[in-house]
Amino acid sequence: MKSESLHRATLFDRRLWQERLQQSWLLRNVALLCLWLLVFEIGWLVEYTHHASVWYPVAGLTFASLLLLGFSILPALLTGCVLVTFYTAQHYQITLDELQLLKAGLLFGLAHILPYGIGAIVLRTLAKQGARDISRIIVQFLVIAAVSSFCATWLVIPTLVATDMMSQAEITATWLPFWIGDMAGVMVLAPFFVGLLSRVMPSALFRLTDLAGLKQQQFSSKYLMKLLLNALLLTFCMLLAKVTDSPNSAFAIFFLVIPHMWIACSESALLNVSSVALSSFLIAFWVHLFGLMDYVMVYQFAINVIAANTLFGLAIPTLLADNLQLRKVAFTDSLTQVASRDRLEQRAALEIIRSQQDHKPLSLMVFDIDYFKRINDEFGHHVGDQALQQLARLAQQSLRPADLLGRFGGDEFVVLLPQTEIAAALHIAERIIEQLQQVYIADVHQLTASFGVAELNNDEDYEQLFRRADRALYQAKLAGRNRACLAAD
Ligand SMILES: Nc1nc2c(ncn2[C@@H]2O[C@H](COP(=O)(O)OP(=O)(O)OP(=O)(O)O)[C@@H](O)[C@H]2O)c(=O)[nH]1
Repeated sequence: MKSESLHRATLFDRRLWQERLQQSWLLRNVALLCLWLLVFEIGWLVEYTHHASVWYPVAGLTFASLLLLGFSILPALLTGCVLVTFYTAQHYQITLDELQLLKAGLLFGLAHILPYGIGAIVLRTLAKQGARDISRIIVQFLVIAAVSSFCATWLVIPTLVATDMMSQAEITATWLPFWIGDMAGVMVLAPFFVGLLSRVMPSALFRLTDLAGLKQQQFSSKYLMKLLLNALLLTFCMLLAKVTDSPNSAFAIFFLVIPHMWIACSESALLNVSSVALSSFLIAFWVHLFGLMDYVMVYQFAINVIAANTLFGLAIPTLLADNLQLRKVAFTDSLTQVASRDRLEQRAALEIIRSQQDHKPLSLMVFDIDYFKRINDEFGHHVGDQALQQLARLAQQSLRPADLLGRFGGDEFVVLLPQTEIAAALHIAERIIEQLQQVYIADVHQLTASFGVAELNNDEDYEQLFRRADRALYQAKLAGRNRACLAAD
């Protein structure tokens, strides 16, 4: 029993596999070859004209693996190309001897790999220069996907003709669907394969984690629900095309942009590109099953448009996260973690309007540490900072969630107390003063603070209210400190 669970742990231990794949060049090539052949097989599902498929998924895998692993993966890719050449010859009943097929396979392999290899190097270089600007990398990727698939098309087709795998007459009808199919393979699936391969080979040449904001996110039931809705909409649109048998209804597939943008706005990068990969697979599967070959061009363009849209959508969570971070920085005092002066003023303006509209009291408390300069001078700024943090923490504990504690500047703090009369505000100030009696700086100096408390008068603004509370604080200082004074009306 014990050895069985040990065995299982070894078999599914991702870190162990990561190490093995990283250390063994052979294992890496064999694993990639198996995946490449499996993905190629899926592409056959949607072949609709000789040598052209709705989408050519291996192009995406070729690009992704060259991006992550460089030309060290060449043996796997070349072997894959040779094997599929043998397979294709059988499929199209091309009668070439084995040596001719081997030559055709190798030439096809080089023509297929070279443009994607160069595209991958260019993208890697550009990404290193501008890793903080994800939308720029996405544009660069889309352009590289279009150009490298175009070059691959115009290298592979003449190679197929030269090696008697394809007739000259087929070129005109084949090159466009060939190109769009390859481009769909790269645009739609390369991002997914990059995410997938990065999980098993994290220290590859191109790291997703180097790109700003592309954090991994856990798979959740919410994501699953979105995927399911997306799959249902996709199936409905394709069923519509089948039932009505009209090219117009095939265009309904563009509705998929909606759920994909929803996923793009709310989920992480990897979950996003996985959803596009899944949609493209489902489209290919239903095209095959429902016999929708007449509309494949519509589906081919739709897959590309949806993938490009979703990739741009990847920048949205990054922007939202940056925005949240900036708000946090702008609205929080970095030393004490209480509200910043800006946030305090914004909220005060709002609370004053509320208080005047609802005829509810609003009080303001201003307080500052006594002889803080001495603490700094005697114990150093670091201890002074700790005193500020301690006071902020202690004051926060005495307040309700609706109250807002903020740092006005230096050692001066402000508390906004909605729906609070001056007597209650004074009581809170006295409670804080009492609790401060237990706080000693460097175990010797007792921390004290003085408070000024004011209640909002009719037609008063924040400036006036603050000035009255600040004057009361000054009175508390004059009266001997370590106390609270009420503001005059
Ligand atoms: N450690 C630390 N000191 C600060 C910070 N901001 C301002 N100060 C210092 O806080 C002191 C403020 O002193 P004052 O409020 O003028 O006077 P005080 O010594 O507190 O005297 P009273 O307020 O009259 O009791 C100055 O010495 C500032 O340099 C800060 O973020 N950290």
